[in-house]
Amino acid sequence: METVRVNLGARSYDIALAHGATAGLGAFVRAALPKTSTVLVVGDSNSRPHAESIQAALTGAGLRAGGAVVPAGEASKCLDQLAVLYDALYELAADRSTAVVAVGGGVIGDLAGFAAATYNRGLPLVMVPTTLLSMVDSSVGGKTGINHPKGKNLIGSFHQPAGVWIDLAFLDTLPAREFISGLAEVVKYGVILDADFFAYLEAHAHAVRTREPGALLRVVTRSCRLKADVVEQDEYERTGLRAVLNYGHTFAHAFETCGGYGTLLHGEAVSIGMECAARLAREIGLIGDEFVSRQTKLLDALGLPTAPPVRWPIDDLIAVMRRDKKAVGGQMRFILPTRMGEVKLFDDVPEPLVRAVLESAVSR
Ligand SMILES: O=C(O)C(=O)C[C@@H](O)[C@H](O)[C@H](O)COP(=O)(O)O
Ligand SMILES: [Zn+2]
Repeated sequence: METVRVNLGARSYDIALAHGATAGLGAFVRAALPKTSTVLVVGDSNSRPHAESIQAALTGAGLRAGGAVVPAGEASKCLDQLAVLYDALYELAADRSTAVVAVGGGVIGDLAGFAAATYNRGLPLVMVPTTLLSMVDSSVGGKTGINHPKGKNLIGSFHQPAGVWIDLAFLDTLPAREFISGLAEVVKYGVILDADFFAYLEAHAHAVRTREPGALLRVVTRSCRLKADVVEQDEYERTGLRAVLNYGHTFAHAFETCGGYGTLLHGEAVSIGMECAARLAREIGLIGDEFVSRQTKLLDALGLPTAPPVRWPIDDLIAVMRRDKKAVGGQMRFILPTRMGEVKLFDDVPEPLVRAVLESAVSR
């Protein structure tokens, strides 16, 4: 078992990496939350079998464990499904020691995490990510929330988990599309923070894509460490450092929003968004052709998309991007690469350049 520690003072926690060891989860939860005797295990229609076995394991560890299931998919990050979780917590007679255990991908982590952040003004949260994307990104760092029909993640809070339990065995049965989607956030870490990691992914793209266990352990552990390092320095995205994790996301959120949260998986949108961001950086003169083609080649090799599947109107995409959480006074802000392993925040990108990049993306 490997452990990645997230050092946040009183809110510090462990990310435990196991393989096929659900039985250990009870002890992990008990150690992280000694005052907790009741938990609500939240899953979706995809993660339901995992959620049920985790509920049974926690019951076996002496905890009173209730369950709640929402429909799978990004559309569940909404007020209606949040209300379902509030009702389940009420039915369970949750008090402030009751923990929410989120078993699933990014949607479940964000939704159940936000329910935990807000019910009774805050309940402890344990993340049990079952998809690659949630293992390497969304279960770590405390961002929780739901979507507004006009903007992704517009309603949310920072609420750190008390622990993250990553069972890599869940990846064995993860559908290919979901698995590949998660690789986009992995590539992101290489581009924004770690040129050596990017080179490792280039050299081991086949092993990663075919889920070779050694490659997966390395990819998940390194991604968690890189993300934890950023979160430790800028937990609440105040200094601008944490914003680097948003590379590709200004574009991605516009694609997801204009697609009605049903066309693209988040990682697919991030992959297309990173392609757009790299092209934008090239337009501005921050990087050259070689950077763009290196990134495109890796995304291709991993099976990720680099062009939007739908010709969404550019005006609609721009309107969403202007309301991105990073925007100030309607002025779009972008995280752009300056060289491999390094990105910076830019708030003075001329709109015609953004339009040109979007135009070429939707025409591909
Ligand atoms: O943890 C972060 O910080 C990130 O930006 C990670 C992103 O990959 C993730 O998609 C996050 O939910 C985006 O956050 P948002 O604040 O841009 O909605
Ligand atoms: Zn993301």
